[in-house]
Amino acid sequence: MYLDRIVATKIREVEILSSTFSLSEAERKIAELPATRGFRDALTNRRNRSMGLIAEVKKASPSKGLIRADFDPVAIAKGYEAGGADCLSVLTDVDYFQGSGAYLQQVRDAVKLPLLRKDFIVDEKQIYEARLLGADAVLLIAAILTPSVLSAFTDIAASLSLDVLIEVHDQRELDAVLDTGKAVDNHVLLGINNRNLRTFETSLNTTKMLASLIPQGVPVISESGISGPMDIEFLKGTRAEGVLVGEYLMRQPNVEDAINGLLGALPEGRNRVRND
Ligand SMILES: O=C(O)c1ccccc1NCC(=O)[C@H](O)[C@H](O)COP(=O)(O)O
Repeated sequence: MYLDRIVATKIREVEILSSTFSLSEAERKIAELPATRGFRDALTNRRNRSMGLIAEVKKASPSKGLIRADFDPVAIAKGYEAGGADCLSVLTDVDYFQGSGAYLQQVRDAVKLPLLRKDFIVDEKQIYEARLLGADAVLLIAAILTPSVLSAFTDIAASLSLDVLIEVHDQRELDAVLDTGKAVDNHVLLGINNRNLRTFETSLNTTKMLASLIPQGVPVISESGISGPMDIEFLKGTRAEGVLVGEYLMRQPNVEDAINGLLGALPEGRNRVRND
């Protein structure tokens, strides 16, 4: 199973990280960093649009292989920002997504938008590392963490001023997350992954079904498999208040125009706002 392979890789990466990682050193460096930019706030307090947009910097994926050969993470991030994305997601996994922690650092230096470190977090050291790389938020995947570990990681992220996107794919995972009580924390968003991480199949009906089970007040983000304005129209009929889009945007020659096209499908889109 692919997800198990990815987790095994992450455990090896953490072993390597552990050989040089010092918690006190990390805390000392983090204390000197500028404050984080509110990832959750940017998505929930956006003006003029009823849906927020997280645009993903993603060179390749296990399901699709190489997505964008002429990959320049900084140029893409600047295009996303100019197009009006609310937040960015940057893949830092090397082996499966051809991402890099260095890309996150480069993007941090180039744009003002809040950034999500998109990786497979299995150890608290990766959360400290995310903050040091310049992230404002981390992804926690319910499919690979026990509820107690997920709770503990959510609290560690809060202690580092990081927001958390907790990702679920089915009702069992959603129930487990809701039982932890962490979904209602004010630094948490709930992501519904439309992609089954074991089969790679995507269905937006996953969002339609699960979003209705999430308590009001918890921001819901629909992730994966969103392949154009028609899909946004569909998601407008669910409780999702934001979307995370990777491959669709990465396949467009001009990502700024692509964001504008996508935002045009969002209600009260910024390119529909009149100044009169
Ligand atoms: O994208 C994959 O193939 C994938 C495979 C296995 C685990 C995770 C995977 N993707 C991670 C993501 O969460 C997506 O990059 C993100 O939701 C954007 O999806 P998309 O818009 O479909 O590129």
